[in-house]
Amino acid sequence: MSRFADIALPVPLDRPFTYAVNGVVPAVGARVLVPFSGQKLMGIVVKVHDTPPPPEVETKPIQQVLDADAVLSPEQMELAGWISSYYLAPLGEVLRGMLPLMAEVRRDITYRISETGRTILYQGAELGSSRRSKLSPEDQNREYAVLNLLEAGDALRPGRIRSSTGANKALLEGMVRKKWLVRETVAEQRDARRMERVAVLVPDARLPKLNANQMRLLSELAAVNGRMKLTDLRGLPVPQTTLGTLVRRGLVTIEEVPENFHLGAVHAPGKKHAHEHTLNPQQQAAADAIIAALDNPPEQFQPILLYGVTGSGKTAVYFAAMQAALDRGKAAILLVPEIGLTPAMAAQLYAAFGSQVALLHSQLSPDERAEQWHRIRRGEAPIVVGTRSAIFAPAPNLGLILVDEEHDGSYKQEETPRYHARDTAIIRARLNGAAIALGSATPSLESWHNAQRGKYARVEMPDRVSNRPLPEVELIDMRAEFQQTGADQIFSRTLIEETRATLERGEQVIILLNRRGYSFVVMCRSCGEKIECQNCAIAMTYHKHGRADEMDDHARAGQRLECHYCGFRRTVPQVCPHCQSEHLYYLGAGSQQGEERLAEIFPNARIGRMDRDTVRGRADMERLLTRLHSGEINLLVGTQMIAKGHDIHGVTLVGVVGADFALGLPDFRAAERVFQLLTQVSGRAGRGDKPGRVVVQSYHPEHYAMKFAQQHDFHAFVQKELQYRRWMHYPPFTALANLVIQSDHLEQAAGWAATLGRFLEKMSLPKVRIIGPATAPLSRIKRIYRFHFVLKSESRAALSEALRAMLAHAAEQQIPRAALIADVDAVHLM
Ligand SMILES: Nc1ncnc2c1ncn2[C@@H]1O[C@H](COP(=O)(O)OP(=O)(O)OP(=O)(O)O)[C@@H](O)[C@H]1O
Ligand SMILES: [Zn+2]
Repeated sequence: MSRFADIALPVPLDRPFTYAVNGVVPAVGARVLVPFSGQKLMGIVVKVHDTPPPPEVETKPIQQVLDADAVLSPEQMELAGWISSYYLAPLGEVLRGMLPLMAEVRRDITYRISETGRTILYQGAELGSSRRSKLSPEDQNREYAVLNLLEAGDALRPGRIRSSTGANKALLEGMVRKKWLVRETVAEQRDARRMERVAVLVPDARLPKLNANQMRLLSELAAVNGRMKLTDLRGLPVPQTTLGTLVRRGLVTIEEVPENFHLGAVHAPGKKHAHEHTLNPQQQAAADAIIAALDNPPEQFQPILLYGVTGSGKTAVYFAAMQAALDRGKAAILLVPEIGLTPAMAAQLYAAFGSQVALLHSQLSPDERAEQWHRIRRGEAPIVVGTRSAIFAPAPNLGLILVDEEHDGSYKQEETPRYHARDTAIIRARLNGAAIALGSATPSLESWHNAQRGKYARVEMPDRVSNRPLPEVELIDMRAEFQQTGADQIFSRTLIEETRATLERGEQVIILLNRRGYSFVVMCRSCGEKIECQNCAIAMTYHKHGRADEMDDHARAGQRLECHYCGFRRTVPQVCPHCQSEHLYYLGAGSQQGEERLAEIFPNARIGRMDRDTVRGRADMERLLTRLHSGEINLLVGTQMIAKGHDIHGVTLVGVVGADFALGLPDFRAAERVFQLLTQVSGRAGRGDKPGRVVVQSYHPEHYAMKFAQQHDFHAFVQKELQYRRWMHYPPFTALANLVIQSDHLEQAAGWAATLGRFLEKMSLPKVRIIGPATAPLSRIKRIYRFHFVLKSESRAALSEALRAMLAHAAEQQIPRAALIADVDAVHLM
């Protein structure tokens, strides 16, 4: 019998810890509770063995084994090991991110009133005037309020008590010491399933003779795309029994879906769902390629890159592939960048696969996440759809992984473990012997390069569905526009005229202004200083009074300056904080100003705005999309959110304002990002029966990213950009890592950066290029000063070794681990 177990713990230390087995030998991949520096931590067993640790080390026993069997499969453990070593992240932290089951063992603390507490409460008045109390009068009042709140006898959590009375934990603990309160710990067993039932119209059912109520119900259902929540259905003036009759006669089915998923709303009436299309030859060929990979033996593993232009119908291809996986008794995972931004995708998935779908998105509570996790693990939901971390879904018999919009930056996690979900997906597919396809209209250079050198297979869908043309793109040189008009206007004459004509034809317009707020720079004309955030080296953005349809706290916040990095807000100064001059100047138009200006130019337009001030979550997004689909909004202005996969058939004109601003950023991916954004936003035009047009305003119209986006020439763009990357030794030709050194003291951060710089110089690694130390482009964020190194190498092993050596040296030099961020394959170098 093994006497020891190595446990990975969620602490920032790069090694497992050995504990003594206590009774049952836990399985590798099971959860255990162990003591760790005075706390009880949940960890995962990575190894059981008989090798005693050195005698001077005190080995504590495992406190509790939580799972009889492994909750993580050997493949998942292997995947975690890969992430840990590739991204230099502690295994325990990787595993914590993989396993959303913390909620299940969360021990909740609650407080309950004691008999003494009641006595005190009933003596009431005396408490407040107690001379002997060391507490301030406010805290004495809070204590009284707490007793009052708990008087009914319920045990409440500290958060709840605090929100009603303002009492913090210290105060509550003081009351426990005085024996006025009793503290209790409860390990709650949670049942987190929150599903709701939906009535679904059976398509193409032969209609028998129906009575008036049955007709009524069916037509109500048909009017909302054939899906309605049972709770809404009950509101209709038909008897409760009608639905049951329709179900028995096979005209309606009942499905269970996660609660609050508004279905149909985001889909235009009459528009077909993805699975209802007959694939055209181009789509069929793509689907066949993926389906063939499903049946490939593991030795022939090869990821597929699906390059399909905007509107080529990639969604329908994914659906066909997922259906093929199901037909083979296998599960599929579809990764999407942000479900909240593309609710139509989720709605179509439910339409196609019903209750077989598990949805993992950022707005789930920990309990809901855990419940979805169990459903998937039990095999009840073989279609898993989700954002980044859904790549860890415990789908048994995984046969297929699809990564939609594979170029999207949100697949990179910007905190430890800093994994890239697309690259992790490739590794997982290989470990599981699953097929994998990456889809995009603008593939990343990394993936394109992998396809070029034969590591991936490439499938192209160069045409839009139904012979629809790609939109014609016109580039407007804003320098010439300024010379001709002598005025600094947000919108060019061409864009205004095209917008007018489009609205007059009864069609819809989308305009991208990729900054939120009103003005993104406030500058003093007298001293030239910009107003910066007090916490960050970032210009603050001016926001005007919010409108009624903006999110509540924004509307309440009124006009203000806001930092878009840390959220810090301040009132709008009347004079320059540096020189007291009154000549403050507001530069750079954000989406809020764009909307205001458009309302002046087009007083009759029905304008909507889509940015993080008007869209906070899925529900806001759905509301806005519904108004777009119905035509209630005919002019939409917004940030890059508007470029994300939306399929609104009435949009025939797209305007782009200030997207080339990003070309000036100190980041080697700037051109790639601008090309992607232009292509994606242009792709929103002309997706219906009428062809689309795009007007792009630019101060760099000669830049190749602009030119090739105008010509829809992805191949030419990648060729040129790859050349540049090769010359400059950037990815995909080198492996790259960004090492950030941070501290809340400037001298300390600078000193540590210098220490590491000297170390690297001394090491003189022949295979690794090192740029730095330098101040990071964002030199201060949230009061933390930042320096960085960029490390590049043609050899990934050499890069990894250099990083490890650096981390080891930092540890020797007493530089805390938390002061260092090693970002392997960094997406941003800021
Ligand atoms: N075979 C088909 N025939 C006709 N229409 C189709 C077909 N397949 C898909 N469509 C429709 O084409 C439109 C575009 O499809 P989809 O949204 O999947 O495009 P996409 O390739 O994902 O584009 P993007 O990259 O811009 O998001 C949708 O309205 C979809 O319903
Ligand atoms: Zn800030």
